[in-house]
Amino acid sequence: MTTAGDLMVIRPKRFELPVWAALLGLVLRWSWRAIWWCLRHPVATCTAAVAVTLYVEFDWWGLVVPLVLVAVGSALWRWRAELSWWNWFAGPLLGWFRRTFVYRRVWREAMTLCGLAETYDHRRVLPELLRVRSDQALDVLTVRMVRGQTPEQFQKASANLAYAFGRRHARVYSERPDEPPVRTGPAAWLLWAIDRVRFRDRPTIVYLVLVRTDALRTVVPPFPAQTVPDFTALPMARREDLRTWSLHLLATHVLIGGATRRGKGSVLWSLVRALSGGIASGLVRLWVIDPKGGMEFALGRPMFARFACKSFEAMADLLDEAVEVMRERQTRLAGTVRVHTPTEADPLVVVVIDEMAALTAYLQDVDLRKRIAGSLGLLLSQGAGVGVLVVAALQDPRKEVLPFRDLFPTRIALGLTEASQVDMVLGDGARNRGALADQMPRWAKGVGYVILDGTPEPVRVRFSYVTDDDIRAMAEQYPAPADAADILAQVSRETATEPARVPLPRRPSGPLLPKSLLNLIDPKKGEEQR
Ligand SMILES: Nc1ncnc2c1ncn2[C@@H]1O[C@H](COP(=O)(O)OP(=O)(O)OP(=O)(O)O)[C@@H](O)[C@H]1O
Repeated sequence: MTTAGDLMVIRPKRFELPVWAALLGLVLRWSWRAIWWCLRHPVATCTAAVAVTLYVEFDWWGLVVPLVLVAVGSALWRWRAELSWWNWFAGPLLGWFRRTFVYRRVWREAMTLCGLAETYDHRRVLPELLRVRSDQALDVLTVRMVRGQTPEQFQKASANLAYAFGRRHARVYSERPDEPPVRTGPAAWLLWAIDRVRFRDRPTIVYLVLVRTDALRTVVPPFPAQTVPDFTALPMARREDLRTWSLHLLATHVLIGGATRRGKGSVLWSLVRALSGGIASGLVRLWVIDPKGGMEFALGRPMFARFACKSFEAMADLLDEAVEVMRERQTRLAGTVRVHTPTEADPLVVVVIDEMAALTAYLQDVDLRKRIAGSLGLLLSQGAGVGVLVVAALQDPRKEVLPFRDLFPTRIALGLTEASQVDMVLGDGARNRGALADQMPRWAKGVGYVILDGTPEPVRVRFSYVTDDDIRAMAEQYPAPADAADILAQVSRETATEPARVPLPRRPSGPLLPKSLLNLIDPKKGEEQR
């Protein structure tokens, strides 16, 4: 039975806050927020304070005159030193503007729809947008990941992120995409110390790079030929951030994968141009194999020490000779150096092969194919250290077509036809890290992905376009020396026998037994002594 006590509801006495105290609390809270905002945005706060003071003191003129002065100063600065103008003035300003009015506006929506928002304790937790830095072409967003997330999750969603922010290309870097600058001068030690903090390892941060203006849409003109090529930095292509991508060609072989008509020729010719000064001086010898009957390379014939384009027999001979050069160098350099340094007497030999599959897969003559495969295998596995390098282009990167794919340390992927081919050319996981070489638009001839030294994330570049007229002019200006083909004669002259074993100095070794015991064992000795 229900009693009166059961129906009684007991409520604790509520504390009634006076209205004035609630208002005071709100005012304090908002004031603290405003102060905190000002502390976090000192530049904006100071600018606003100065603007208000000038307006109060001089009316509208107080605002117009400084604005005009800043605009004129900025134009002059840009005219005299555009790079520093972007670094110190326009970049941060544009970055702040885009952070406030572009990215923050859609941040929650973009993160949620790209699958990067997490739920914890019944609350949505989003990656935090810390900073945006812009330059002529890119926006670099510094993002703090949600606890438990990894850069791979962002890399997988990079295409979604690009389209979420209204762009076509985005790339995600787990470390700062730019490199620490080289500091010189009296204040170098201080700047170096600052750089150490700026470039410290921050595992909770990812860098999302969005391509605002695609610098690769326009054709890249050929780079000026260097009189003495720097083999550690041969200028070949333009990067998305408008910097030059240079190839490191010491002790490495280069593989270029790209579907037909995607511009493999422009990669090879960009390389020839970068080496042209060395070709003329005899520092580099180009040995070129063009299985397409000379369609691609015949124009530049005067620059090549060796050229084979018609007979597969001649191509196999050329590769055999390259192996001979390699063997001779191995014997001569063994025990003296680890990596060969090119000199005019002992030049860098670069074997350039256009359409490699014609030699390794499509060749009908099985014996010849095996011979070529044997020489190529030797060159690729042993030639890099002694300065006999292979630079090869091919359309189909499958293992059946190119069994030595993994022996190329440097890889370049131009437009490809299938997603799986991207990892075949650039290595496992490259497509997931943003190398969408299978999604190249039709205009993107000579555009490709490369892996930079030291960073796992691929970089998108456009190779310079060397026209037929440029090639003719180059061949006239930088022909190979008359005796360039003579390297084998040099080899047979110098071929050394196996290096002799240098006798190591021996320590005089004394008997392990005491003399008295030795005498006992050797009775003759004992008798002599007696
Ligand atoms: N870097 C570049 N910039 C602009 N256009 C280019 C570039 N490279 C190539 N092209 C254009 O693309 C066309 C095809 O280039 P190319 O012949 O080099 O391709 P490929 O991949 O070598 O073709 P194939 O597979 O037939 O050998 C060229 O005629 C040229 O017009």
